Amino acid sequence: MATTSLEKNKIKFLLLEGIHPSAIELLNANGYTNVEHLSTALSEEELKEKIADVHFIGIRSRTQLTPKVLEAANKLIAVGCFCIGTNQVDLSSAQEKGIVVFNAPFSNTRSVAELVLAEAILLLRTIPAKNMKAHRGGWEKSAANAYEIRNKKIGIIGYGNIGSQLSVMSESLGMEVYFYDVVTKLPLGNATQLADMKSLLGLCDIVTLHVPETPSTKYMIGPDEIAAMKPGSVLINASRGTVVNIDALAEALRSQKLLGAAIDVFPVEPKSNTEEFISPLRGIDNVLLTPHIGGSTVEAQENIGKEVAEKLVKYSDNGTTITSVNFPEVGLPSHPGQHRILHIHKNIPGVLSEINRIFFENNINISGQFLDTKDKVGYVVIDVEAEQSQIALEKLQHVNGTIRCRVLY
Ligand SMILES: NC(=O)c1ccc[n+]([C@@H]2O[C@H](COP(=O)([O-])OP(=O)(O)OC[C@H]3O[C@@H](n4cnc5c(N)ncnc54)[C@H](O)[C@@H]3O)[C@@H](O)[C@H]2O)c1
Ligand SMILES: O=C(O)[C@H](O)COP(=O)(O)O
Repeated sequence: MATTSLEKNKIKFLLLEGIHPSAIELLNANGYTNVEHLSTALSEEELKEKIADVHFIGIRSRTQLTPKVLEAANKLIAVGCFCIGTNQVDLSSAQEKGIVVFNAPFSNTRSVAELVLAEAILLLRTIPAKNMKAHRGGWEKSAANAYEIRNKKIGIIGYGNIGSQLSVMSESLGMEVYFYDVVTKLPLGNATQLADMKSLLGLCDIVTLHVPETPSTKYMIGPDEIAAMKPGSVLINASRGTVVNIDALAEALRSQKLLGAAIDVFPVEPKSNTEEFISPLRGIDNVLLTPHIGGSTVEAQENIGKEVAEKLVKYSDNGTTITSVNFPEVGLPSHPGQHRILHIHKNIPGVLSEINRIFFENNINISGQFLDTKDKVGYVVIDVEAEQSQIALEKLQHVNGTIRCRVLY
């Protein structure tokens, strides 16, 4: 597919799931005024129809960009995940179609860490059950099963941007921090990395999960892992719903093997705020249930809106792919007075030499060239004099392995 970039007001953005207005403000301020903004996610069928004439899409964690949806996305140039997780996008299909995917890896991490700390305090005081009892007219004034978090052991599974931040905050409240991660990480403060998850489960009073959704994390906390947890400890999950076997957790809460749990994410979540939330955990007093709001604070959402919109603008204006999660990362200077050709191709030998042969044979001078590859895709950016870009575009789309070729001016 070979195209020349459109007028900015013809480039269509579709923003779903109530993305913060800060994104629209930033897009408009940069000349992108063709922005449709919906407050909900869309079903696969609705999305297939709607995405057909969209150039950029913005989503959060509920929208599933499946291979079928991406198949219908013939004009789609890039996806902005206005959140951290990107498991809702088929990244490999997107890469094969030359669609760049961005996310916001930092903006809501503090919000999640704060929520988890608050939950740890509430759970060790058995507040969820006392609160439920009071709502029913009960009164449980008792110190039984109520503990300070000071000097308690917190076990963090997944020591990335959220886990490591939580580590520092927990230590400042006087807790001992242990963590388990598949990668060897620099322990912050006095934290200790443990070599296996089972040792952490048997040692810690609070276990909290901060891993991405991947095949290796699917149901990583099941009946055996819950059995290995310290009796009377608590479990917090604000990562992804597929990480914990919910039936096993419900059983451990009912039997009081665990003192409590706080769960923000579920294997199946309602698609909108009007759909019923169904879960085996409903009605169990010692569990705090929250509707996937770990990152839902005013501060985080406003920052995410700006951060991801800025990445989409930079890619559209300039071809910059820095921090993309599925594409070669190329940071590019601006190209005043020049046309910029973006050539996305299969990562096979010989493409660059064929491109350069075309420039040589057609006497087209290259004033700047950048190349990088990732997995199955290669990305070459070439700056040329304005009057030579059309002939170059015409020739480059026939290079063996070409996925997409566009010119920015
Ligand atoms: N509840 C919410 O609203 C909310 C908000 C933000 C993020 N999240 C979820 O939290 C996850 C973590 O966020 P982050 O910013 O800390 O991500 P991150 O990528 O910075 O850290 C993830 C860590 O998990 C580790 N890891 C991966 N697989 C593992 C495994 N099998 N066992 C142990 N460790 C493993 C990685 O090595 C990494 O250190 C996100 O992927 C997202 O799904 C949820
Ligand atoms: O991945 C994330 O950042 C969180 O799960 C938050 O997702 P949300 O934007 O749908 O709340």
